[in-house]
Amino acid sequence: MSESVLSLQNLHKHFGALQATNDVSMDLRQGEIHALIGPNGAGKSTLIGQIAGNIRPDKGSVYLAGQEITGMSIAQRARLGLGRSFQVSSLAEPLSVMRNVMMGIQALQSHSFRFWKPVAHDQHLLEPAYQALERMQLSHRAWTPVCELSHGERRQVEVACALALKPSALLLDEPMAGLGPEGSAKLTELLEALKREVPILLIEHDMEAVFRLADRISVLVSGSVIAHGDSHAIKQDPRVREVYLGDSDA
Ligand SMILES: Nc1ncnc2c1ncn2[C@@H]1O[C@H](COP(=O)(O)OP(=O)(O)OP(=O)(O)O)[C@@H](O)[C@H]1O
Repeated sequence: MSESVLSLQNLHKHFGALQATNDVSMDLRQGEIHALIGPNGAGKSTLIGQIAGNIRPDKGSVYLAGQEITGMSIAQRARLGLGRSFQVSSLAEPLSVMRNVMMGIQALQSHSFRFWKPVAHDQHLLEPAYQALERMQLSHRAWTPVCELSHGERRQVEVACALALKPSALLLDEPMAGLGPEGSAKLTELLEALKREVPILLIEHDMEAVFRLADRISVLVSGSVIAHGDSHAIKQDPRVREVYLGDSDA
C-alpha cells in the first residue's frame, strides 16, 4: 500500500445540536485521487475546512506527511505543502493569468520586501508560475487577462495557482462546477495526469468525473462516512444506492 500523505483521524465537529462531522477518518495516499462525495449538507465543506484550517475540529487530528497540523493556521499548512482550490473563484479578473498565479505564490512568502518589487520581474515567482501553467496546458494564455478566459480555463488557472506552491497534497473543491461537457472532459484529463505528481482529495458532484478519476471514493452522509471503496464497490453499495446515487441508475 502506498504511503499516506494526508491523514484524518476521528474528526468531530458540531454546530449547536448538529453533528456536521462525526468521527471521520480517512487518508490520501501518494499517486492517487481520493474522491469525497455526498449529498448537499453531508458535511463535505465542513470536513475540507478542518483539513485546510479554517474550521477547528472539536476532536480528532489531521496529519500532513506525518506531521500533525490540526492546530496550525491556513498559511502554515499551505507552507507545509497543503494546496487547495476553492468552490468560489478568487481570481483577479482584470489581471493576467500569470500575475494571478504569481500573486498566489507571493502571498505565501513571508519576506515583506517582496511587496515592493514589481511582481512581473521576480524570477522567484515567474518560474514556478510558468511551470504550473505549463502543467495545466495554459502557458499560451499566460499574459491574457483572466476576464477573457473561458470558464474551463479559469478552473485550470485556479488549479495552477495551487500547483505553483508545489504542494505535497491537493484539495480540490468542486473543480468541475459550472463546466460544460468539454471543459469537464479537459479538466478530467489534466487531473488524471496530475495525480502522479501530487495526490488529490477531490470533492465533486459530477459523478461521471468522480467515477473516471477516483482510485478510491468515500461517501459522506450526515457527517459520517457510510461507504469507502473503488468506483465499482461504491456503485454496487446498497447504502450508497439508497441514500445518494438513487436506486435505479447507480
Ligand atoms: N457555520 C455553520 N453553522 C451552523 N451550521 C453549519 C455551519 N456550516 C455548515 N453547517 C451545517 O452543517 C451541515 C454540513 O454542511 P456542509 O456545508 O459541510 O455540507 P456539504 O456536504 O459541503 O454541502 P454542499 O454539497 O451543499 O456544499 C449542514 O447541515 C449545514 O447547514
